[in-house]
Amino acid sequence: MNPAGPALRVFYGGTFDPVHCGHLHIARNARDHLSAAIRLMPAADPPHRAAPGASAEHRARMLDLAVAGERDLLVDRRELLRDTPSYSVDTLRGIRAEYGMQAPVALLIGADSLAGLPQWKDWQALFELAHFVVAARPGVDLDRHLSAPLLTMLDGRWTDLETDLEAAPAGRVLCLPNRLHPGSATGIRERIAAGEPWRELVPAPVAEYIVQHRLYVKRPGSPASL
Ligand SMILES: Nc1ncnc2c1ncn2[C@@H]1O[C@H](COP(=O)(O)OP(=O)(O)OP(=O)(O)O)[C@@H](O)[C@H]1O
Ligand SMILES: O=C(O)c1ccc[n+]([C@@H]2O[C@H](COP(=O)([O-])O)[C@@H](O)[C@H]2O)c1
Repeated sequence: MNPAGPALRVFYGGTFDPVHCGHLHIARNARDHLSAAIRLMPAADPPHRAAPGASAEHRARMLDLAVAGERDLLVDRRELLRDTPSYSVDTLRGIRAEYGMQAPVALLIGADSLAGLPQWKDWQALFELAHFVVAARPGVDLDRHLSAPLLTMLDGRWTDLETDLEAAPAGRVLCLPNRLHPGSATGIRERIAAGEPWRELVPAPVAEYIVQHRLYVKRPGSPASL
């Protein structure tokens, strides 16, 4: 962190349905690598995918439990507090209205999200609004999975230096040097529904919450998976 420069604000958006150990692994890695607080930001109404298995309030409360006691990991409910879809470009415009156009802002995303960026609303505009910090994810090879328009957009933006993210408000892309983590919310929902072991894949208080509220159980009468 550059003590003289403006602090980098890092937002980590996701459906978090549910938050899992892979999310925490990446958030901690980004916090330590960037020396910045990480704001985990649950999507209220993800416009780009099927309806989540748990309500926005359940997903946000699981995030509260996951980050309790974690240094510099915060939950940011801004996408729950508006009644429009959780498009990232709209969220970032709100963040800019709050912090101004000169504040360094970054979005933390997984490599699969980076590969899908050209499907996001107004995706080119995102590079004027934020930096991207990209976490490696099993099964996604950035050398093979990025489309031509995305590669063109990324040209000249890559950096290995976290200080570059503080030196400009937006537009740079940094790959986190994170160990791969197999965590997957889809995998966890499928295991719960199938009655397979899943508890060790989420933080312990989140597992308790899922059991208490009987989340992701296909047949409410079935106790086997919990
Ligand atoms: N194990 C992981 N490694 C790297 N990035 C991850 C990992 N799990 C999630 N992410 C990233 O975190 C962000 C939020 O992920 P999300 O809440 O969709 O979880 P998910 O496990 O990908 O869920 P689902 O399986 O429901 O799509 C996304 O940018 C995603 O790429
Ligand atoms: O703005 C969009 O069009 C858009 C499309 C796909 C994903 N996103 C955001 O990317 C983040 C990760 O999404 P997901 O589906 O992997 O949980 C989350 O904050 C989403 O709101 C945003």
